[in-house]
Amino acid sequence: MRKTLVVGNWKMHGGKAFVESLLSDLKSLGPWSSDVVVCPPLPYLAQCERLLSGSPIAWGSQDVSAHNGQGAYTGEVSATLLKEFGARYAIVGHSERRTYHAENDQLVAAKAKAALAQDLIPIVCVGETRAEREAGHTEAVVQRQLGTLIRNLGARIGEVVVAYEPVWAIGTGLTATPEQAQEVHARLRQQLLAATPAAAQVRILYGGSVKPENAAQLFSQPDIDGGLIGGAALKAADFDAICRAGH
Ligand SMILES: O=C[C@H](O)COP(=O)(O)O
Repeated sequence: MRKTLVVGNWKMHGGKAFVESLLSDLKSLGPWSSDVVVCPPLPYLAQCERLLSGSPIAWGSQDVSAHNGQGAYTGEVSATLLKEFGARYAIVGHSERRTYHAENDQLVAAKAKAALAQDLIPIVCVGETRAEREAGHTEAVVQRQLGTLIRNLGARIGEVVVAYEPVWAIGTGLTATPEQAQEVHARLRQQLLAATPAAAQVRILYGGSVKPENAAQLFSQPDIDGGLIGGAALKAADFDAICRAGH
């Protein structure tokens, strides 16, 4: 059985005092049966390393450069640099990066590859917009996104985490029903399994308005292996309750 993974994506929220207080609250609330990760804005990565080392909470970044090592890439942060701060995960291809920073499937795959090259686990986001769902294109969109990743990663596809985030459910309070999400997750699983039997172990997270009230029902679906949490990850009590909903 795949262990539940709950990832808090803080997006562009922070503040030194806020981070200190949120992490000390979380540390006092854990441990959980789920694996738990927080992804702060980069300036707080060192603070996470200081406060979370030795705790059951892992940390990661919200993005990673497609370039590894060091170099003249203004504004970019490589997996090599992230590793120095103890990061274990990197979210790539979040719909906010795809929308506001014009990231395409090819760049997302290159970022995932760069993360894996440094043994950072990429959490690769896929998902359709509301217009794409209404036009009946959900399956085609997520299969295209995942297909590019599979072609680029080869056998290493078995080492990623996939996050299905319907764009229309992010930060809107609209959640895909557990059945709607499970249907997409099962298709993603089939696509992964066609590439490698190791995909049976790949964790496929659901993201989009996950709250303490709906987490247990979502996580009880056979192919939903946890959540990528936005807003609710900023409140210790809510994030704790979501982590407790896992197995
Ligand atoms: O990365 C997290 C997702 O975009 C979900 O955000 P949300 O829980 O605020 O809807």
